[in-house]
Formats: sequence, structure tokens, C-alpha cells
Amino acid sequence: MSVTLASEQVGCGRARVAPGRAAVSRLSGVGKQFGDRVVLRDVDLVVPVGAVVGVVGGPGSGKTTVACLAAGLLPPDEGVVELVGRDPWDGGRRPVVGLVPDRVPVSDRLTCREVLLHVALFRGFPPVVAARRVDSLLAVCQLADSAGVVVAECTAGQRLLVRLAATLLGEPRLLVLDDALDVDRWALDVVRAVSREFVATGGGVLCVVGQAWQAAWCDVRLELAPPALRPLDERSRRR
Ligand SMILES: Nc1ncnc2c1ncn2[C@@H]1O[C@H](COP(=O)(O)OP(=O)(O)OP(=O)(O)O)[C@@H](O)[C@H]1O
Repeated sequence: MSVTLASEQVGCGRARVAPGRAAVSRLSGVGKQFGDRVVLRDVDLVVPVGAVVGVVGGPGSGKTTVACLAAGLLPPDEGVVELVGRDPWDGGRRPVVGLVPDRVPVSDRLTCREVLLHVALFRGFPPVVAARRVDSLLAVCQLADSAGVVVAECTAGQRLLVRLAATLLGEPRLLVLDDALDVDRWALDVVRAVSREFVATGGGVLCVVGQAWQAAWCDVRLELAPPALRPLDERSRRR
């Protein structure tokens, strides 16, 4: 087994979720390989409603692959993936998943508020609603004072918060932070507070990090180790 998940931690310790609470995303016995290279084998992971789940591992251990599987962006080769209780690969309507992007969408020559307004309008919100949502998210993400600052002139932490706010404009059920936390302490605290607020309103957060200490704030942690290299059982491959 390539993965150790202390699943009994769900609902214990700092976790706010009761055992058996609905899952935003669930991987059961999941395996994934690219060509002949096995990246993941026999992974069990639950992102419960109301919880922040950390995925920890060294370079190339499969963290981003786990996040993509949990978000329904990659199909598993083995096992089962459920997103809000359904197979995301069954052809039906999918729940919204929010992946905080590596770069600020649109242009970093725009101000923080302008970027968010572009994203909100692009998502189809009427202008008045877009402006209201953007201002609300600027406040939630502690960006009200830098709303008029050009993104390129912002700190790395502020830029992360703009990307987080842009992602939240999509009103996701699952929020994925992939290797995004290499920022200053202030921004980190804001990301944590926003994540807590997000999960308290019915979402789940998956937080991918390279170092165990970066996941100390998470309710549950999944630790990835490099799997032994052997092909998955061809008979059980789904796609
Ligand atoms: N689409 C792909 N095709 C081929 N190999 C891939 C693909 N995606 C990932 N891999 C390989 O799978 C392994 C795990 O990649 P992944 O990005 O999930 O790891 P990671 O833990 O997120 O790594 P890092 O911390 O370096 O970003 C790596 O060896 C990577 O090269």
C-alpha cells in the first residue's frame, strides 16, 4: 500500500465533522498510472463536508494526481471516485470544483478588484451582482485595502488571495489548494480562516503540501509515499 490515511482521525481531534458525515469527495481503493508508471495504488481518501484535508508528500509522490482524481479531473485506473456522492465520470452534471490556479486569471496588469470583476462577469453574474460578490469576497479575503492595487505590484500572499477569491466566485463545493501555501504568515492565516469559513458553509477543502508542518492545520492528513513500481492489474483498469 502506498498510502497511509488515518481515517479514524475524521471526526476526532480538531476535525469538526461527525463520523459518517457526507463526503464532498471520496476515493476508495484508487490506483492511477501513466503509461507503465504506477503513481498511486490503493488510495482511500475522504474529504468530508466541513473538513480541511491535507495531502502531504515529497516531489513526485502523486499529490497533484490525488487532487485531480478527487476533483474528478482525472479518471482512476482502479477503484472508485465519488464527487458529492456521484461518479463524476457517469456523464451526468458535475458539482463545481474550485482549483486555486497557479496564476491570477485575466491579467496581472489589472487591479485586484478588476481581475475579480472580470472573473465574475465571465461566470455570467449580472454586473450589479458581480460587483456585490466581488466586494464581499475582497472583504472576506482581507483584500479590501488592496482592491485598487495592480496585481503585479501585490505581494505573493495578496496574489494568492486574489486567486482564492476568484476561485470562490465559482461557488465550488470542493476547494483545492495545490502547493499554494508558500506565502507569508499573514496570507497563510487568511487562507486558513477563509477555508474554515468555506467548510463551515457546506464545502470541503483539499490542501496539497510538500511538508508535513504545512498540513498541521488540516483536520485530516493523507501521507503519500512513492509506490513500488508495478503495473496495476489490467483486468481492473476502468479506462
Ligand atoms: N499526465 C501525466 N503523464 C505522465 N506522467 C505524469 C502525468 N502527471 C503526473 N505524472 C507523473 O506522476 C508522478 C506524480 O506526479 P504528481 O504531479 O501527482 O506528483 P506531486 O507529488 O504533485 O509532485 P510535485 O510535488 O513535484 O508537484 C510524477 O512522476 C509525474 O511525472
